Amino acid sequence: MASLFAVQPPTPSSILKTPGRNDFLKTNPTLHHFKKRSFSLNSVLSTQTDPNIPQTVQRFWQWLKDEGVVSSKTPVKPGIVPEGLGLVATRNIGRNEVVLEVPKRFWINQDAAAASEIGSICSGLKPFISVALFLLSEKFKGEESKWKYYIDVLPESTSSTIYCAGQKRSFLRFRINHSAKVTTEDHAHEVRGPAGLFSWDYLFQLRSPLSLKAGEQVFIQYDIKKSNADMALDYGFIESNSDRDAFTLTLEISESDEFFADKLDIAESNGFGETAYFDIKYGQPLPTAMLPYLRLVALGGSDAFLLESIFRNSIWGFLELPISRANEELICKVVRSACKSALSGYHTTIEEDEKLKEEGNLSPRLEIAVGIRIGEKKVLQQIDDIFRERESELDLLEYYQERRLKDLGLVGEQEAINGRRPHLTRRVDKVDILLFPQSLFSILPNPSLCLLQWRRFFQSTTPPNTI
Ligand SMILES: C[S@@+](CC[C@H](N)C(=O)[O-])C[C@H]1O[C@@H](n2cnc3c(N)ncnc32)[C@H](O)[C@@H]1O
Repeated sequence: MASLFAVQPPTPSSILKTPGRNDFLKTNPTLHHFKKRSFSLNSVLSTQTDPNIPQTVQRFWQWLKDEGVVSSKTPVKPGIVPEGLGLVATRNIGRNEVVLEVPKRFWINQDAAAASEIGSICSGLKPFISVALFLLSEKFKGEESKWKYYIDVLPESTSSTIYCAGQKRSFLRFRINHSAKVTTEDHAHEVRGPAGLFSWDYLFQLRSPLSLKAGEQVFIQYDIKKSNADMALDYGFIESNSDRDAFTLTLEISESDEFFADKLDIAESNGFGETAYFDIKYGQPLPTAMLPYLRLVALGGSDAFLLESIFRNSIWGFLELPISRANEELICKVVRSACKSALSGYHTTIEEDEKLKEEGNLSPRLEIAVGIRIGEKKVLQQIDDIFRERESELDLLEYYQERRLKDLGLVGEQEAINGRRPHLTRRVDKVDILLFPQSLFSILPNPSLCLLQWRRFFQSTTPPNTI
């Protein structure tokens, strides 16, 4: 029997790990699979089902009528559209107007799978896997299945991972397509309402996000945040919109890092882990936490004193700004070399891909693959540009020690205003040290030594703030 879904894991087109101490960065693009069917637009205004649509779909719609899910009042019907099959308005529909209501007994979700014969093997599985297994088992039942008419309209195979993958709740799959014109995701609502002649139930309510004229297709927004790579993976198509071009950088605190435990503790206290993923989108600034995380991972040498537990509550704030020239230079070098390495892993350049697209003749899958890889390469170049620019500004940046000196009033006003490198303008005597114990760590040349001295001092004398 042909399988209902072809489930494939994402295939990384390249995974990069730079060797040695810089092994904290992996570039991790995903190459995906897709499906595209093309039909000619044929909007039908009558409430009769379009005779061009497949028999299986007509039977399915009739079944929904028989079950009372749709009726002559339903303002939509199946139609053939450029995206394949879709729902077409049979009359003008207002924005946010209800177009369909599906009673709970027609939802296929984790609960439905759990309540079925295969329920015992579904416990602990991801919702979409339970749903996929449920559909396979119903398909296997053939004519005996309560879901027969629905199963019949599902594609025999698809290159996409699984329809609606990742959703906690799935429902009877209606044919509504995605459009970038829809910028909200609030088309689906769960309400209580009449679900038969004498019964009330939960209803899955679908509202049209756009106002439509009779004959126009109902569109929804599948997921405003997904990258094109994820769209291809989850739905089998991409948008031409470059806002969806993205690249995921995977950063990692190496277990071989001598400060692994401290770094992990700091990362965890700030909502991250040993590995962190940063989705970088074309034309958008780097994710806010990426630079602090990068600086943390690269922290070492004479900056390592910041990993001491006394700084634990303030370290993340420090990491939001450059720590030292050496640290900033390291992150620039590592990121840039990772970008170059990832870019060299593609067999084609952006220009060659653009040419391929222009020439046409690409199979639908190749067209999507080319679209995604152009986007990934553009984002990689963008990241490289950002860090190249940063590298050229290393001498102009203000680092942790200078900030501390300024905070403590130890930098001349004029130098601060001119943005020149600061130097001590006040004598650092015992009183300064006593009043500003943390200044010890930032202004003395050997922080670990100074930490030791401070500890000894602290243990042997009266605490400074009581003087
Ligand atoms: C829930 S189904 C919708 C029905 C589908 N059009 C069909 O013919 O079976 C979702 C699938 O429709 C197709 N689709 C939806 N929106 C699309 C779009 N904007 N561009 C290309 N394909 C789209 C994709 O194949 C997607 O996986």
